[in-house]
Amino acid sequence: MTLLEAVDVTVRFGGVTAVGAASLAAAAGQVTGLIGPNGAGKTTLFNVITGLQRPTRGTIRLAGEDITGRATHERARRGIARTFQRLEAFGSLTVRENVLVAAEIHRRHALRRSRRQQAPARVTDRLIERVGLDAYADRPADTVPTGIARLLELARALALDPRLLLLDEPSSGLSVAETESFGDLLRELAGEGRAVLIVEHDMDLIMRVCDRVNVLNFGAVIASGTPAEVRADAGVQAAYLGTAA
Ligand SMILES: Nc1ncnc2c1ncn2[C@@H]1O[C@H](COP(=O)(O)OP(=O)(O)OP(=O)(O)O)[C@@H](O)[C@H]1O
Repeated sequence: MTLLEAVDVTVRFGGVTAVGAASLAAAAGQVTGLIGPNGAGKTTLFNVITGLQRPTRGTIRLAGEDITGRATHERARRGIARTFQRLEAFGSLTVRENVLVAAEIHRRHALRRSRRQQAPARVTDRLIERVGLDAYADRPADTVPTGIARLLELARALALDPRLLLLDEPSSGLSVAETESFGDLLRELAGEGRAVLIVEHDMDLIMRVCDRVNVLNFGAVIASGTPAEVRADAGVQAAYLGTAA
């Protein structure tokens, strides 16, 4: 089922068209990739989906509902969570405390409170283990390596139990082994019925975990398809993969 639809999204900053009539979809139960050269408009499109950037034109729909005019916190309450390229954790709090804050916020603001919802401390412990943060749980967030801080961002986003998870370059700073288990985790998250939309420069990871991939170039979607289809596309080769992979 299609959960997210971005339809004909255009964003202009003065004379610069950062995103030009771009459309893409992300389905529940799938990992969808968004790739493209630097400056292609990937982060701007993420910002439009989460409500940080108002589009010049276009529509964002979540489960069929037009959320284009909704504020960021309203979208979060509808099940959208994201991580940022720039790290956003509270530096002086420990890794565990950072996740706990997110779990507490979710508990307070979730639109529908399920009877099975677990206590924030329990949710936190489970996520720390699941994302692989055990060894760092008691360290202040600003003392952990960048890759680990990105996993912390992911744990904080998961504390919101999102239907749609947006990840902006989540694997940068991870070792090869960490990237491998990170990819497995993404597949698991999709297996739980979530829609995962990922911006990533690591092509091996994208090709391994994505069900579908969208390629942005100068703000336009130049290809969408399975990883194999996108990899074989001559336009994509010329614009991106020929130099990046
Ligand atoms: N607030 C802004 N004001 C003016 N121009 C902007 C603004 N934000 C982004 N841009 C421009 O819009 C274009 C798209 O930028 P964006 O950051 O979305 O690309 P990106 O694909 O995420 O790049 P990267 O891979 O380097 O993160 C770029 O030309 C950028 O300079």
